[in-house]
Amino acid sequence: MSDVLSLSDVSYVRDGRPILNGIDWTVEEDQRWVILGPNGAGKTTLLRLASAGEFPTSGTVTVLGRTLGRVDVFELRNRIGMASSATARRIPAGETVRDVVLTAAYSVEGRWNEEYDRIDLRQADRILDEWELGGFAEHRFGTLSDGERKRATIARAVMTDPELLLLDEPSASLDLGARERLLRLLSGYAESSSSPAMIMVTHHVEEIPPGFTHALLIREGEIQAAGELESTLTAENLEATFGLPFELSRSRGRYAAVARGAADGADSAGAI
Ligand SMILES: Nc1ncnc2c1ncn2[C@@H]1O[C@H](COP(=O)(O)OP(=O)(O)OP(=O)(O)O)[C@@H](O)[C@H]1O
Repeated sequence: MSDVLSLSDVSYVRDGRPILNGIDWTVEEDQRWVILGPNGAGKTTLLRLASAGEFPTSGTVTVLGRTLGRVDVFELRNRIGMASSATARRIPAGETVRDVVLTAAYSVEGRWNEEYDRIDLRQADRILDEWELGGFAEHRFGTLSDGERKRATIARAVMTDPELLLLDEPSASLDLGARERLLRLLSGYAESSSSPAMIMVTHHVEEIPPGFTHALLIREGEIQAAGELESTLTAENLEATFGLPFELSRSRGRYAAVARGAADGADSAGAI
């Protein structure tokens, strides 16, 4: 398997403050990574480096075989799908959901006078169905619920068949039903062998979709643990990352974490 992303001794400093420090990390094409860490740990910054949206202060970042600083990042960005609240904010509220997805093929955020190929129209409708948005194709983006908006933003990110898909907190702010629906879709996507490498930032172990294979735990800009999900996502590593002891459990491929001593019956938890 070839590397989709490789960071070697990467540091990122802003206003004299180290935000990432000494990061070594490799993502291969069949891997689906989740990034966990406290607020301000550097998760989004890591994703921005992976999206070729930022350059490291020192060290080497290689994305899809291209080393940042030595390539045309605009060409590179076309090969990467990114869905985040920042990408959602750039979408005009009056855009139809079909156009939100379709315009990704032309790397624009609002439809103007472009003529779209029939093949792109078919692809957009197929992706809308895949992300359970078929009935919303003519709806305006600004009228969607949070859950529908998240799915539309991800549908847009996968429209161009990216070689790397980056998701920044896709289930943040969703109600329980919308979250579970999105996790089911993300899980199906992660489990498909035709899907690209994925990296997803989340705040909650409960939001890791089955099918994700690896985890990176980060604290104050430094990696606490990284590797295969099962061996990396442990109560010990969560404590080292969040500074609090946890009971961690796993059932039917889903994780749950509770601060130790915080729940009744805590002594029955902890089994993985
Ligand atoms: N361009 C910048 N200039 C100055 N500080 C920055 C910049 N980008 C990020 N930071 C700071 O770097 C730290 C890490 O930010 P980042 O958004 O990567 O964290 P995060 O782990 O994604 O946090 P959260 O979970 O709260 O979203 C924060 O303290 C943030 O204020």
